[in-house]
Amino acid sequence: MNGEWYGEDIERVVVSAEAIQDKVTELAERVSADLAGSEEDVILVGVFKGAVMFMADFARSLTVPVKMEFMALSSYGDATTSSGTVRILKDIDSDIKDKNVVIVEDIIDSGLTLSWLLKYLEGHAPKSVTVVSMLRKPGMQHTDIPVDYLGFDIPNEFVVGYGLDFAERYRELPFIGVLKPEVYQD
Ligand SMILES: O=P(O)(O)OC[C@H]1O[C@H](OP(=O)(O)OP(=O)(O)O)[C@H](O)[C@@H]1O
Ligand code: HPA
Ligand SMILES: [Mg+2]
Repeated sequence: MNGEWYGEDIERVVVSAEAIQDKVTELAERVSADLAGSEEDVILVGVFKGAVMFMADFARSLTVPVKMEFMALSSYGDATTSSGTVRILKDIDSDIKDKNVVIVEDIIDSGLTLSWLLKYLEGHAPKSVTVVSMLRKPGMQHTDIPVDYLGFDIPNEFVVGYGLDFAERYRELPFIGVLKPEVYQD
């Protein structure tokens, strides 16, 4: 397993690097098929920082032309539970009016970030908005959130890796794993 340098901090691997890459290919094939022949521009909106790895891998696996936008949103900070407030650290740069928008997320946990983002982007009058997320946890508080393309449903535990952080660490791990509680509990 790549990532032994964090062996002390990781309790177990939840999704292996290989399973992630297989899922990226599968999701990209499905999205490409659904978007093929689209007359309007397709805009991927990557939700950073967490979606950095997924966005890069997913975009390279697509077989349809896209444009890319990046938003940076933050609600967790250095904590393992949501602050309940979504902050925009970086907004999209171009007009998405009448465009087909595909939100690329790493995880839907409480659902707050995605429900906020859907409302925010809808305010820019896109032609369509679909959502692709690598992970989803159970018990989403915002249950009416549509997830068009989902990688994995995972247990309700704090995970890191493949873009996901705890206090900005562990994003570079190629797999998704559960952090030992003693790492984040004092
Ligand atoms: O469904 P929710 O409970 O809203 O959680 C999901 C969001 O939380 C994380 O972002 P975070 O605020 O940690 O910012 P980051 O991506 O910069 O790590 C994650 O990357 C998602 O964007
Ligand atoms: O389980 C998680 N890990 C890291 N970041 C997160 N943001 C929401 N849920 C998580
Ligand atoms: Mg985070």
